[in-house]
Amino acid sequence: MSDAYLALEDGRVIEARGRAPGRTRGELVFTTAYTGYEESLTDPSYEEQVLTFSYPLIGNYGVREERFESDRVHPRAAIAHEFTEDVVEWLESENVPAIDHIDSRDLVTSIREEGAMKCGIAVGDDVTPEDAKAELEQCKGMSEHVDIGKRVTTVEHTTYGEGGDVDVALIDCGAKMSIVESLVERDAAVHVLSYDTTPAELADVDPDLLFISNGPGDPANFEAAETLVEEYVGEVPIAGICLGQQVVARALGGTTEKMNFGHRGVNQPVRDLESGQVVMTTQNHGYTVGEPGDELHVKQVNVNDGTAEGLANEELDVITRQYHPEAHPGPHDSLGFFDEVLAMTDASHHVVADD
Ligand SMILES: NC(=O)CC[C@H](N)C(=O)O
Repeated sequence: MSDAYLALEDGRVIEARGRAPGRTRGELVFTTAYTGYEESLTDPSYEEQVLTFSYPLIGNYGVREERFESDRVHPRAAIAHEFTEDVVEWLESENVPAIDHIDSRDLVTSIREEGAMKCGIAVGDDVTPEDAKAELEQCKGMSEHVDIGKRVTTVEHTTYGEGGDVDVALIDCGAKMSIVESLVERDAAVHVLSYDTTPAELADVDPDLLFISNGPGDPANFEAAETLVEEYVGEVPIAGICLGQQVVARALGGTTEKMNFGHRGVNQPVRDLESGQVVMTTQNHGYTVGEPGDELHVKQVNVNDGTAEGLANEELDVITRQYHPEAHPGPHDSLGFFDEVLAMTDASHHVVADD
C-alpha cells in the first residue's frame, strides 16, 4: 500500500490507496460492466486512457490469460473501489499503476456530467498531489495522439484459421482477439495486417473481405485504413467494428466527431430500424459518426441518444457496427453480425459468377 493521488482536469485532486506504483496520465474513461475486467484491461482500444470501473469489486474471479484480448494491458492506469490481490499483481507485473479505495461511481458521475476529462496519477511512497498535477499538465488530448495506431498494431502479417473458406484481411488498428476468433469459428482464414497496410500490400493478400478493426483514439488518425476503403469499395465487401465503422464512414464521405463522454458499458440498447428489434450491446467509444455521407445508410441507432450504431450499403457490400458484436465482455445478442458479414462474400462471388 502506498500514497496515491488522482488529479482531474476539473481542478480536483483525489487521494486514494496506491495498489500498483507509477506515474502516468491519460483520458479518464469508465466502464459500467460488472464482469469482463480481463477483457477490458487487454482491449487495445483503451490505449492512452485511464480506465475506471464503476462496479465496486474488480478481480473476484481471478486473472486468466485465455480471457485476454491482446498480449498486454492497454489502459495507462486502472481505478476501482477495490481491486483484488490477483489483479494488483497482474497490473504491477505490467507496470500499470492502479489505485483503489476511491468512490469510483462518483468519479463516473463526474465524467458523465462534465464530459471526458484528462487526468494525472501518481502512486508510490512519498508521492504528492503536485506529482499527479504535473502528470495532468503533460496529458495530451486523444486526437493529439497521431501515432497511436503504431503502438497497438501487429508488426507481422499473421494468419489465423489457415485454409479457411474465405480470406478476410483484418486491418489491425488495435484489434480484439475475439474478432479474429469470431471469424475463424465461422471457417474464415483471417490475415491480420498492420494498420498502415497499403493498397498494393493488400492486393498481395487478395482478400474476399476487407475488415477494419476496433482501435484507440481519433479515427482521423487512421488515414491509411481510410485509403484502403476508398480503393477497395465496390471491389471487395467491407466490414468494420467501432473504430472500423468510423474509418469506413470517413472514407465514404461521412464525418466523425467527439462525444461528450461516449458509450461505455455492456448494456447499451441498439434498435434495428428495419426490424424494430432492440439488442443489448457492448460499447467503449468516445467518437461517433456524425454525418454518414451519401453512400452509407443508417441501419441501427442507439436507443438512448439516436447516434449511428450500424451503417450499410447493400449494393456496395459494406456493413459496419459502432458496438462490439464479438462481446467479451458483454451480451452475445449480436454475434450474428459475423454471419451477415461473411454472407456478403458469398453474395459478391455470386455476382461475379453471374457476370
Ligand atoms: N472501441 C473502439 O474501437 C473505439 C473507437 C474510437 N477509438 C473511439 O473512442 O470512438
